[in-house]
Amino acid sequence: MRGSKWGRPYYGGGMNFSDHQIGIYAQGMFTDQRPEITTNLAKLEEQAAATLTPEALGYIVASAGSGSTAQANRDAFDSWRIAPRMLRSAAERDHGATILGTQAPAPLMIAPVGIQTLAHPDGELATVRAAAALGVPYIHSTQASHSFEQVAEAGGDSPRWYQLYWPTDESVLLSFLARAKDTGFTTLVLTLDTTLLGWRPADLDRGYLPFLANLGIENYLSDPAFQAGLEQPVDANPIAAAMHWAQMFPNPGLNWSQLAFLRQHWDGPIVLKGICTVGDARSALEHGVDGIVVSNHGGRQIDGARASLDALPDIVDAVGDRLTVLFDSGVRTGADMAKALALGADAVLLGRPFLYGLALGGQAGVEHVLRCILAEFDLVTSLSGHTGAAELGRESVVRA
Ligand SMILES: Cc1cc2nc3c(=O)[nH]c(=O)nc-3n(C[C@H](O)[C@H](O)[C@H](O)COP(=O)(O)O)c2cc1C
Ligand SMILES: O=C(O)C(=O)c1ccccc1
Repeated sequence: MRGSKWGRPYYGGGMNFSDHQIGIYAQGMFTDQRPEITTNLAKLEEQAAATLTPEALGYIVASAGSGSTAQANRDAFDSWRIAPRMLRSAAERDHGATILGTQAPAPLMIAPVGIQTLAHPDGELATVRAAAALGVPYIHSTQASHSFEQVAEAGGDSPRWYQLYWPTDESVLLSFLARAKDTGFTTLVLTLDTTLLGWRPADLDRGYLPFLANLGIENYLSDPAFQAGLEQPVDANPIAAAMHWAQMFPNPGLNWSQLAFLRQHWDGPIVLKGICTVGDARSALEHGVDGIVVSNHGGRQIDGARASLDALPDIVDAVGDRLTVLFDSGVRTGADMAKALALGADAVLLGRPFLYGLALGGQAGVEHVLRCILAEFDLVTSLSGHTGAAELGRESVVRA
């Protein structure tokens, strides 16, 4: 990737993604200090599990019901194999991507994840700083433990999108949109698949709902429109504040006709997250949105839903030439990222793996995970004969 425009900003001194690998070897050889966090991305969960409380672990790792959809997400990745091509001059590489006007060093973004203080006290602030250090776009969850304003301050002028959970209180909705815009979040991601929380036995068996301890509702608690609906200030009655949130979060009545309202009140790109069928992808197109995220929420919502990766190729065939198609659910490694891109995703959202990095090392831990995945992606794509992410296509993979 000599001369790559993306090389310098991410590692300083002209280092490139795969130089990270050399750096890790050098660390071990010359200082006898091996990385404290594993480079085996598939093993991160195991390592992180040891640092988390049972409640946090249950909330983060566990999925809906029996976990069959989370498992299906992984099985779907294993059902595709990379078909490497040789002798194709891959010395100069550029994985740079522009995703709905947002520039990124590679087609990778940080998925919106709520309550990141469950993983580490610095929560979203550590994550957005890590994302900023590498130029990876960050998506701020409505259910974050830090507010729009705090995340914007920590992230500086780094690329940031906002993920909306549509509250049933319209004044709060409008206030969220205004605050997101004022604090520099450029694209709106509306999540469709979590109008109600899924059936999650790991939390139910513990009677664990973090929001009741006012965790993960900082955007609300800091919101003037939300506060106006409380009889007492948040500090005077935190439980009443949590209950007020619990009344406006569930929104199973949400429907396609409401998207026009969003368009009226948001002037940037709009992306719908949680699309799993060709029919809904076509509806998204008809309703004039700019992009979709093919996702089953990491298997956390409908136990028994199909694997997100299995839904991807048909959706790309149906709308990929007219909509930006993003993907998540089950991505664990740089090779997984390559497979999803080969099957037509324009970019991939990273979910649980960055949270494991956060749990293991705060900002440095998230940076480690991002560097590892980007380095592995660079190695896998170049070793298989590609000079950039944009060259990946259906011919790059075969059914196992
Ligand atoms: C702990 C946790 C919290 C999440 N919170 C949100 C959220 O607030 N908003 C959202 O749209 N998706 C949320 N997600 C889903 C992620 O954005 C993403 O779809 C999912 O993690 C992808 O699956 P993966 O973890 O298997 O990669 C959450 C996921 C996890 C693990
Ligand atoms: O846990 C989740 O997956 C999620 O999306 C969520 C929903 C509501 C509050 C916090 C997180």
